[in-house]
Formats: sequence, C-alpha cells, structure tokens
Amino acid sequence: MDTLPPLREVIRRHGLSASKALGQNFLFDGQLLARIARVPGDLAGEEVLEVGPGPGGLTRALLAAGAQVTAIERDHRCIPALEELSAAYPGKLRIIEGDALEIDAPALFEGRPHIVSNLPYNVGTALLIGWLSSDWSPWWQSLTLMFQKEVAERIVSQAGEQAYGRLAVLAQWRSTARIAMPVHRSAFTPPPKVMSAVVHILPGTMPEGARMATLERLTAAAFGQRRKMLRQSLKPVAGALDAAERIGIDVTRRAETVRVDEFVALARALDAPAG
Ligand SMILES: C[S@@+](CC[C@H](N)C(=O)[O-])C[C@H]1O[C@@H](n2cnc3c(N)ncnc32)[C@H](O)[C@@H]1O
Repeated sequence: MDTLPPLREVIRRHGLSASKALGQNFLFDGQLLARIARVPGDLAGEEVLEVGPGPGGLTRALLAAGAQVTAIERDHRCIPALEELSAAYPGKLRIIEGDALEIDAPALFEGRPHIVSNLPYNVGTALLIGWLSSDWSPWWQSLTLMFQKEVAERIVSQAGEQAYGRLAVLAQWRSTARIAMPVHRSAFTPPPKVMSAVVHILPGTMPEGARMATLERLTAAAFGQRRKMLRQSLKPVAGALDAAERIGIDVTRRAETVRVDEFVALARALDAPAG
C-alpha cells in the first residue's frame, strides 16, 4: 500500500481544475482504477505506457500493480503532482511532458509495453488508429483504453450490427477487441455527458497477403457510402469490383453486411495479381 494523500487533496493542493479544452475528466475511485489496471492481466514487472495521466489516478493503480510506467502528459500543470508520485515509487515512473500525437512512443521502449489509458476523448481515436497501423507484430503487447461507450461499441461491433463500420474492421482484422467493463459517467469529475467503456485489444496474427493501406482504402470507400451497394460504393477503388467477383463477394450487398474476414479477403485479392 502506498501512503500517498487522497487524489482529491492532490488536485486541490496543485490547483488542478479540469480543463475542457484538454478533454480532462478525472477518475478518483481507487477500486475502479484498480479494476482498470487489472484488465491487461498481471502487470508486475511489466512496462506500461499511459497517455494522459492527468493528476495520476490511473498511474497510481498501475504502479500499485507493480508496473514500470512511462506517462505522457500534455498539461504542464499536472507535472508536479506526477513528480510527487514518482518520488513515492522511485525508478518506476518516467514522466514525459508533451503531446502523445507527436511523440515517437515506440522509440521510448526496448521491450513491448502494455498501453493503458483513460484517453482524452478528442485524441483517443487518432491514437488508436496509429497504434493499430503499426508494423506487425506491433510494438505494444495490449491496449486497455477508455472510450465513450458509443465509440467502444463501434470498435468491437460485428457485421450487421448498427455500430459496425470502418473502425471495427481496422480494429479487428488482426486483433481481438472486447469491452472489458462499462464505466458510468458519474465516476468522472466532472462527469461527461455520455457513458464510457474500457476496451481491451490484443494483437493477433497478421493475415497473409493483406495490407493495412489497402484495407483502409476499401473501408473508406465502402463505409463512406454505407447504405449503397458495393457495386456503387467500391467503384472509386480501381480493381475492387473485379476482386470482389473473383472471390465471390456479392456486390449487391452493403458494406455493413460484409464481415471483417471478407474485407481482409477482398484486400488480399485486390493486391494479388489477377490470375
Ligand atoms: C480524460 S483525462 C484522464 C486523466 C487521468 N488519466 C484519469 O483517469 O483521471 C485525459 C488526460 O489526457 C491529457 N491529454 C489530452 N490530450 C493529450 C495529448 N495529446 N497528449 C498527452 N496527454 C493529453 C489531458 O491533459 C488529461 O490529463
């Protein structure tokens, strides 16, 4: 057990009022934070990247779980509170002040970290797409990320479900994604307007012969006009309709009915020379 002061006291002492512009909604419930820190599994001795630690609530839970944490925080005001935490866990917390969208995170690690983050909503999806676009196997071991519930549902949804779209395909074509736990809006200070959920993503094997760039082009076109039949929506992607025909995907279907594995097969066929 650490002997750190309660988080609310830390916030008060450092004058850390939540900034809307930085997407700040803080978590104070120690039990909830400990549950989030357990989602990736046993973190004892594991390296963890945390983006947006804020005053350090989740960071505390990760350190208490025995992780070696690298935390990237953009808000200069939070750094003194994080430095106090670092002093309580000597050698276990590396603090990097900066914008996670601009920092070369893989270069910070020799091994493969878990990424655990209560992400700022406004940058969360951009960071996720970047992490999913990594070379494969990726430089990270797992992703445990807080999202608005609606975004979390888009990440884990299946073909035919309302939330199914581009994000589901990009998140699932070589990973497994699940909702680990819902988080009620009242758990945050200040409470956001919407509910949240923690998503857990584990990398899987890379399907042979399929490329992320091709999948991105196909899903952008197909879901750009999701209510249209593929024969219309895929027209702008040269060769896509021929490729669909070659592998037996009916082009009168709409994108929202095409499963992740079918998009992968289509990407593979599009890149393969027609024989
Ligand atoms: C939703 S708050 C979560 C804070 C804390 N992790 C918690 O659970 O209480 C998001 C945090 O991300 C930080 N942040 C926002 N944009 C960022 C960026 N581009 N890079 C790094 N940190 C960022 C904010 O300053 C804020 O501290």
